[in-house]
Amino acid sequence: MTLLQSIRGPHDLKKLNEPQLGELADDVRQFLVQAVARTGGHLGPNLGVVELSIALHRVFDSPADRILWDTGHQSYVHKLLTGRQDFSKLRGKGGLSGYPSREESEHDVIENSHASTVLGWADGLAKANQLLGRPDHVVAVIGDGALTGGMAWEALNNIAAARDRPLIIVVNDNERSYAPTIGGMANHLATLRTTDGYERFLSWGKGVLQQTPVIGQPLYESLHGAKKGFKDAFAPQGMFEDLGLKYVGPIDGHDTAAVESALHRAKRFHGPVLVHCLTEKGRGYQPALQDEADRFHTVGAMDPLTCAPLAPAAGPSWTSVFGDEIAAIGAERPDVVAITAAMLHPVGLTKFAEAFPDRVWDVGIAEQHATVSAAGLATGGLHPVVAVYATFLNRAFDQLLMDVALHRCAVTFVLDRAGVTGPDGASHNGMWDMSLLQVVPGLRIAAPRDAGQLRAQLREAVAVDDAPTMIRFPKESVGEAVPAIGRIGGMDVLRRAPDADVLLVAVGVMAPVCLKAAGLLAGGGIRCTVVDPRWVKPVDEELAPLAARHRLVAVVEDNSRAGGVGSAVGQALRDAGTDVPLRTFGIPEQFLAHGKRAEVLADIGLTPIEIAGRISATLAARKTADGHGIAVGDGYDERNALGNGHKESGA
Ligand SMILES: Cc1ncc(C[n+]2csc(CCOP(=O)(O)OP(=O)(O)O)c2C)c(N)n1
Ligand SMILES: CC(=O)[C@@H](O)[C@H](O)COP(=O)(O)O
Ligand SMILES: [Mg+2]
Repeated sequence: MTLLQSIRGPHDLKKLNEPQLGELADDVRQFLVQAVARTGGHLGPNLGVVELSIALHRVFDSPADRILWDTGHQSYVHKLLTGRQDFSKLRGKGGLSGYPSREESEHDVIENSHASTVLGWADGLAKANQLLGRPDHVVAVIGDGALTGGMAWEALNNIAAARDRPLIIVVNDNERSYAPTIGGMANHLATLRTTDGYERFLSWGKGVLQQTPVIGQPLYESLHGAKKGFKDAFAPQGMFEDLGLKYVGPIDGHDTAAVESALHRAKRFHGPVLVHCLTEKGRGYQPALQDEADRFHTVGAMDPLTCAPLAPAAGPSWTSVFGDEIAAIGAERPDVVAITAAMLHPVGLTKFAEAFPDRVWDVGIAEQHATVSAAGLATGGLHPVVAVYATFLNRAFDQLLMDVALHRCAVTFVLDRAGVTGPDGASHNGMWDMSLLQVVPGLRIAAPRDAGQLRAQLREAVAVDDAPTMIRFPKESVGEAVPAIGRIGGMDVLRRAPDADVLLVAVGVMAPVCLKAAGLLAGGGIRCTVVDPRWVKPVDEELAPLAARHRLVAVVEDNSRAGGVGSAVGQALRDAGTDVPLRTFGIPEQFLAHGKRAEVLADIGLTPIEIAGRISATLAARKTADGHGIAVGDGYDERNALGNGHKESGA
């Protein structure tokens, strides 16, 4: 049994001596590399917080003392130390979440994996402790990247004002988000880090002098006094102290004893205090492949020695198709510029940035600023492309509505990871964009069904110069091309049938699913027309008249059912006085548990057999109701399709 395996909870940590702490850190690193290489996950961030996590749980008494993690992707070590060491199904269905989870442990608080929220949580918890007279500590761990997010500064503004309210902020400064962290904040942290160089020199000098007989110690003591004066006089006091926070640091975040000492100092301080820890993302992992691009921020399942993927990708990703096309557009359109929120490579802007370095900006983890600055860029005569993950655009809704759309700015939003993403759990699914953004006047939304459509719709979007546009696509490999056999209005016809009963509206990547469902229904005598609307907002004017020629309309989307495309289609049918019944298929109004995308889609009924089953059941029910519905043909087993006792649901 390793020392790590003997740790059942934080209480076991407090008994360890210094050599054992070093052994434990080694055990943890070996465990992380092996376990995360098997499942995929956030290897780099967690290798960077091994000593920090150990020190936190030795100095504080979780769960009474709250230890909070910003974004939470770096909480694997915290999990290992709080009784969760089975990583065999990490981020997989039924396994540990890749983020804190209240269901898993009383030591976990924030499940939201959206960055820059931890200081807000800490401010609230500290106020509650103070008002309710609880002596417990609140400790918020925030990365240097997350510190570039606006919400962190809203919280700091409040925290710094309450000089009498204890709250400990630990800045986990590894100088990186994915890539090196940008901006004035990062530069300021670097200034504080150079103080570290000065400190190291002095501690070297201390060692030398203290070993010098007779004159060494007295000389050291007089210099030490001078040092304090020198540091106060010349070393940067730092913005944090100017704000009103006590600043402790910079501390070597891989020296457990040093971190513990700093945390004990912070614990004794009766007010807000910031401990600045210097760490290294990916520390201790030196595989054959030095992937400097993001220091193993997120890795897929891989060989830990060579970093070779265990399961090669099924084909090019949607991201890579976007990346190639936007670079091509950039060569043709000098007015096209790009913005990323600290995720240049993950959102596919690498090629564009290499070709046009002056036309791309990384604004930090600041989607709201990305959106407003895009309004400025557009007003200044450029056409900005804001590339973010769908779920992260949620926080920039007001900026999109009131800064971009109100001024009819020609901004194109490209939302990667739209729909069910899967392993990253509830807060990473891009399932709300087509609901939230339905209400934005003038915004046009496209959902491509394959690579060819992504390329075409991206070009159509950047050609719009008097309104914002948005394109969204999922996290998976781009499937086969889905050819159109005709066009009605702006909609591509993918399947047609004489005297069809059902109009299946396939939104984006749901097209192949809908074509398969139509095939199943045909086997049961139910004839379907399948269309891909391409641009889902505004609803195509030809959709209502087309619907009127069918007995049932079904809309299928990889987005929340609530307020999604299905709802917009319903509104359009009502406005046109078309009373054809409508069934909408989408993601139910739930926070989805983590698991593979395909598993989650199956669980929520977004599969051909489930969709066909519900359509046939709806028609059968109408047959009962009005006598001329369609019985389910024997080419199709409804009982099996509806699964074991699935009650009618809107999925
Ligand atoms: C609002 C938001 N935007 C983007 C992301 C994607 N993301 C996850 S971790 C990360 C980098 C975080 O950097 P930092 O806070 O320094 O933590 P580190 O990974 O360095 O430990 C980003 C951009 C996110 N989680 N939330
Ligand atoms: C924690 C976070 O928000 C990102 O690192 C995210 O986990 C990346 O997900 P992808 O693997 O889909 O790029
Ligand atoms: Mg960082």
